[in-house]
Amino acid sequence: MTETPSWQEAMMIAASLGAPVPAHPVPLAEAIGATAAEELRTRIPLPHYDSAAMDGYAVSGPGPWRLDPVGSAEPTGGLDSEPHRTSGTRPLPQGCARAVLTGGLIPEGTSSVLRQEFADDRGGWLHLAGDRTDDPPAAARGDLTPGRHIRTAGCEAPAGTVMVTEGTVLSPAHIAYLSIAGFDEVLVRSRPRVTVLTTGDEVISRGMPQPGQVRDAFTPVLPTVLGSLGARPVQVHRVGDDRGELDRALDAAVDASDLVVTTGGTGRSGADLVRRALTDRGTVAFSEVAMRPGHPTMAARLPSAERAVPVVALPGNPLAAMVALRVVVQPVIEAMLDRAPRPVSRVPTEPVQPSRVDRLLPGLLAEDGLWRTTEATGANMLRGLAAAQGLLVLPREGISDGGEAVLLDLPW
Ligand SMILES: Nc1nc2c(c(=O)[nH]1)N[C@H]1C(S)=C(S)[C@@H](COP(=O)(O)OP(=O)(O)OC[C@H]3O[C@@H](n4cnc5c(N)ncnc54)[C@H](O)[C@@H]3O)O[C@H]1N2
Ligand code: MOO
Repeated sequence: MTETPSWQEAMMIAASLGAPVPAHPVPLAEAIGATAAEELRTRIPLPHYDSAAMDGYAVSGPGPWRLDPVGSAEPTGGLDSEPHRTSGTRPLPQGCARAVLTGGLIPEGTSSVLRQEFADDRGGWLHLAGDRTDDPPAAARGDLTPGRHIRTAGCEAPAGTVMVTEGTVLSPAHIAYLSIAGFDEVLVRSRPRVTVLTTGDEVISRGMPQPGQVRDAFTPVLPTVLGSLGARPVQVHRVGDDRGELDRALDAAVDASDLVVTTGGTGRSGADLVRRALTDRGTVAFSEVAMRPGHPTMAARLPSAERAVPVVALPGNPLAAMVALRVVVQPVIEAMLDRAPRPVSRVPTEPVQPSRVDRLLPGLLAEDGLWRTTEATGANMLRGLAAAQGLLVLPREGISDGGEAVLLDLPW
């Protein structure tokens, strides 16, 4: 077991507990938000053929041009059902023009594409608009610059360009990009299965709490938050404050999951069963973290039939649990998905006095451009977190005037 790690060390130890989960192929539309388990490169140049960037005419030479009927730009006439393709099926002779649509094939021999609005069709001969007055607009003349309005094959990316690296979280933009490049499926990491066990006989799930009771802050949110981190919550169980019941719940959870997250029972009183159970039955990676709130957070591995499953024990105090979720649970899931850890940013803040331990508190960007902690940031409180835009790290050595603080993004 490590001596009390700092929050940064706890992040690294947590990441070392999560081995990558298996990968499987999924159709593109199902891959948004998933993690790529392979590097993908363009198999074709993008775009994959020379095409027109405007509706108009492929022209060859300075004009006027004899109109060539191949690849009519008016498919509604019923003459040509594939105008994008047929515009390029045979070469364009010198001195000729042929109708092309945006995205249509450029025929061999084309010098540029003349936009429809700058073209004047006079009975089989095409002229630059304005030719009659011998004064075509400069923009129309510009369309005759060689290569104008032609998207050359590969101008976006040559074949073999890296599109997605292993570990990329696939955004809608990645999926659209892969679709354009002809992919139908992508290999992604399976979502790690997570079981949540909440403890605390005083915790109730409905109605107005009486003194000595508390409404459950975790069950309504942890499945969604864990889901947005990339995991698949399989079960959320309430466990009574009874060691036998807790041991049975832990056994079932490690058998059914890749990760187990518990809440509460991490203190050092006789009632704090989770700490005792993990200490007795598991291999503890750390039993506390040098931060406030979230100090009593534990990470361990518990043996199942074939493997050792990581277990993270979050404190019962709601803000402490949310901070520990960001610092400890998120890196385990990222490691299981083989994702790079989320980068942390540095933000300007007010001076901060030194303190006994690093504090990770709900923070907000104020109108003066400085980040400040919110009101109501006690370990048991949620008011500050509900108003927060991130977790501000106030280091124990303090922050001097004009200094910066590390900001961790919230996992939602
Ligand atoms: N003698 C000591 N007491 C405490 C210590 C300590 O070191 N020695 N540490 C304090 C710190 S720091 C924290 S954090 C908490 C850790 O608490 P536990 O993980 O043991 O959690 P519980 O005792 O079960 O609950 C603490 C608090 O949180 C409420 N709670 C629990 N579950 C929920 C839930 N699902 N939704 C909302 N609130 C919940 C519970 O009712 C308690 O009020 O211990 C300090 N004490
Ligand atoms: O460490 Mo406790 O988590 O401050 O409230």
